[in-house]
Amino acid sequence: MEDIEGKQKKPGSRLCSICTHKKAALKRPKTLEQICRECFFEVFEEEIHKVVVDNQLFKSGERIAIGASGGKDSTVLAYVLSELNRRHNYGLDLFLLSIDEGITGYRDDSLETVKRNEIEYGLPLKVLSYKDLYGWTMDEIVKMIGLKNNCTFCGVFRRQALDRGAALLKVDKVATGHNADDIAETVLLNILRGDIARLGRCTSIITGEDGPIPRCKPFKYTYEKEIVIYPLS
Ligand SMILES: Nc1ncnc2c1ncn2[C@@H]1O[C@H](COP(=O)(O)OP(=O)(O)OP(=O)(O)O)[C@@H](O)[C@H]1O
Repeated sequence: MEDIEGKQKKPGSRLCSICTHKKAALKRPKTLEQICRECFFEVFEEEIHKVVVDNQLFKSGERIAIGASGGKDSTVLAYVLSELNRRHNYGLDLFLLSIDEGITGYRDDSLETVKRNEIEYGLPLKVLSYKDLYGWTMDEIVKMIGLKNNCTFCGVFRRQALDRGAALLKVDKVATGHNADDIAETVLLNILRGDIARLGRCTSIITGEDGPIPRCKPFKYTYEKEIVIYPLS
């Protein structure tokens, strides 16, 4: 940390700029404010609550599947949404929905994380595999077609698998862990590709309202760095 004259200050020697009585423990990536752990938790969670409310992401009584990959974004999303659902009485039935692409050494590890989340957060889990849905694992597909374009196949299959899983769970919406950095990346990609149609759509917080199941991104305004810090704080 640096003071106004640029001199190095010991971390924690400043007071939190929000509560003004605890020592600051971190510099918030989104606002550069120096704040304590407790205030970071609170502003992180309550900003997501504001996004949910302002954008009317959910309605009371809805069944919501959280696309759970076992990665940091969807793991934090599952925790925060279940907390906010309780704290603010959203009245939602939350589920974890995981797609097992059949990628040895990658998805099998992260599925273990999702199974732990099922127990820790008390959210029912549904796992659907490419093998069951399509008769092929991603490893088998790569053996057939090679590595070229395999991400395109996988992306299309996963999108459809999430829709199939959502239909099986009879949910009203799927929430994914896409964050502000992911969205910025997609904007740049669509500019470079000159894909004007996607460029217009890719920043929407709710998509697919005309398709089988709408999707929403409660982390649309959440910085990736803060999602990383949150479980460590
Ligand atoms: N196999 C999967 N099963 C269920 N949902 C998934 C799966 N893969 C991705 N998703 C959903 O799509 C979002 C974006 O996925 P992406 O592959 O870009 O990973 P990411 O940005 O690293 O997110 P995460 O840290 O949650 O893996 C995830 O946060 C999750 O909600």
